[in-house]
Amino acid sequence: MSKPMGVSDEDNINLSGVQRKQVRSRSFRLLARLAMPQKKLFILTVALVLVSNAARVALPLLIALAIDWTLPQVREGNWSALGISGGAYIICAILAGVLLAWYINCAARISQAMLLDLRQQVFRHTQRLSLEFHENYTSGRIISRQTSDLETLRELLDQGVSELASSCVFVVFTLITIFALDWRSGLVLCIAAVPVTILFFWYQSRSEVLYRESRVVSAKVISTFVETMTGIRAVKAFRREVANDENYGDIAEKYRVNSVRSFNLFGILQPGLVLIGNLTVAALLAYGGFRILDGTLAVGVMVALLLAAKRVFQPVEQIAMFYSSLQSATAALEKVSGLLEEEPSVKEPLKPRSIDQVKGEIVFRDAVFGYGQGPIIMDRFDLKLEAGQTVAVVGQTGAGKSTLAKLISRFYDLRSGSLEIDSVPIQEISNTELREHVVMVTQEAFLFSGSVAENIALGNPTATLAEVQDAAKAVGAHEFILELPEGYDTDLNKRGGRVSAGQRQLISFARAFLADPAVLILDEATSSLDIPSERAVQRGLQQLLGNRTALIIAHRLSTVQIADRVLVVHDGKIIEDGTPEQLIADQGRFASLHKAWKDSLV
Ligand SMILES: Nc1ncnc2c1ncn2[C@@H]1O[C@H](COP(=O)(O)OP(=O)(O)OP(=O)(O)O)[C@@H](O)[C@H]1O
Repeated sequence: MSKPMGVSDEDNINLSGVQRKQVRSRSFRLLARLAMPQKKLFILTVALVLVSNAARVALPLLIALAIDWTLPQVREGNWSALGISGGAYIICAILAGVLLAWYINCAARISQAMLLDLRQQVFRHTQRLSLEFHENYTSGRIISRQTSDLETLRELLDQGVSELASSCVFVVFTLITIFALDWRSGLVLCIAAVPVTILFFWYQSRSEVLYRESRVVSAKVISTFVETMTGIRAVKAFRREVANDENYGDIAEKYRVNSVRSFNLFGILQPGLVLIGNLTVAALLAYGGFRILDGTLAVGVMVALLLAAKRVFQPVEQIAMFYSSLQSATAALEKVSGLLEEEPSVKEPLKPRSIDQVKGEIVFRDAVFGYGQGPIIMDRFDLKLEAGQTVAVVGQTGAGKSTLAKLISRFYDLRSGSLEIDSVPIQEISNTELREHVVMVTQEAFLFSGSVAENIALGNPTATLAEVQDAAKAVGAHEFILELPEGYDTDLNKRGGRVSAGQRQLISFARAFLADPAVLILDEATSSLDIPSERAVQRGLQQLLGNRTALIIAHRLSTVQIADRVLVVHDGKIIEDGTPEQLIADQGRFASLHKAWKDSLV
């Protein structure tokens, strides 16, 4: 089996034959997976479509019957004939209406259930994917998959599918009726199938690429918008408004051009079908007229034939409309199925190993790491962090400090070598257990919408309010929380807009304190704190660090003072390792950093 394509080559609109086959087959598999749970409802819907359309198709037949049989019978005084054909007509009309309503309801239930399933799958799956994927794919694209693509699919499933099924069945039944009434007229009608087929093929080949392009451009429109608004502070700070307007305008213009081209194509398909339909009816009329003059065709049959022929072309136009949304939805399904085909690069272990008595010893052996396919950041790296040790990591920007933290949190896996926590390889520990043992607090200190208490309780969802408050007290956050409008119940908006950056960090400290992990990582986590609050936090930190392994990545050397050991990282290697005092005495890189920091305080 060929390797899944996933989202690679997602922006390519001219797929090769093999790629096209692969993409189509994965879209179809996804659709089949979604439809499977709706099997029973699907069978019922098909039955309803068949019976309601049979009733609908019977109506012109009954008219033929009325003209050619009922009227002569009534003329001879046989009024029961009128009752029979009139009654049959009313029953068929009611049956067609009632079953149609039922069938629309069933079709809506199927499509809504499939969409709900797909929406949840996309959300769950995207959350499960590794950080590496998110860094490359960007949130704008994910939003586009979750909104615009699913919306396109919704349009198709909501109306398209039910109309298509009904239209196809109706066309088939009507054709059968026409053949039953007069097979010669049926053959005349079949000739029309040739130009109809050619027109559809022509439309299919042109629109496929256009609709694929439409998905790519629509994703760009959404992602450009999302990225601009997410970075709105930087946009304003650097006066990027005009440049962004132009960039967005260009992309939106591309989208407009693409949409116009799609409409133009459809604008040829639909009138083309109408034209073929009208010409066919005219041909039937001429042919039937001659046959009536010959006496080989009854007038009633001729009327029924014309009514039926006219009605064959109405659903064909609907099928054309469906076909257009099908093309668009197929392109959307290609993208969504690609996203769902992606596998997390950091995998859950098949047979997870548990750490019985977690101590928090961390050992890197011969570790080699680089991001994705990028250059090697850590080459044959060895490091042992004793359980309970507080280790500060310093080094110039880009040296690899955060990388170290992200590896211990298993946001990424090593290319080779090993990383163990308490002698258990990190990739053999389940994600849930790892999140309990290792907690990372970053500079970003992301707060979710919800109250302050809820945000702190994320560290331990079973904690009581008293425990939440104790955690806040320990890190020195209690006082400012009490000053908030509703104290611990204050609602924080998504980006923590109502609290300062430093306060946000203190809340995330409290969250980590409450989680009580064996290994704590603070990645630049004290950098937003002012000196007094930093002091308050130093005290809290010391209590927090107590008996756990801690890795502190800090630019502020004040944080380093509480460390048992300092690592100086340079180019992904440890170039100095010792207690702060030793390193100062050694007069190396740390000593000069320390001296510069001391001087800056004077
Ligand atoms: N997500 C990523 N994808 C690719 N390369 C990355 C990624 N993150 C970091 N790098 C690269 O890895 C190297 C180490 O980065 P890292 O973030 O670990 O440095 P750092 O020491 O924490 O720097 P800083 O003090 O500036 O935060 C850098 O060369 C950086 O460009």
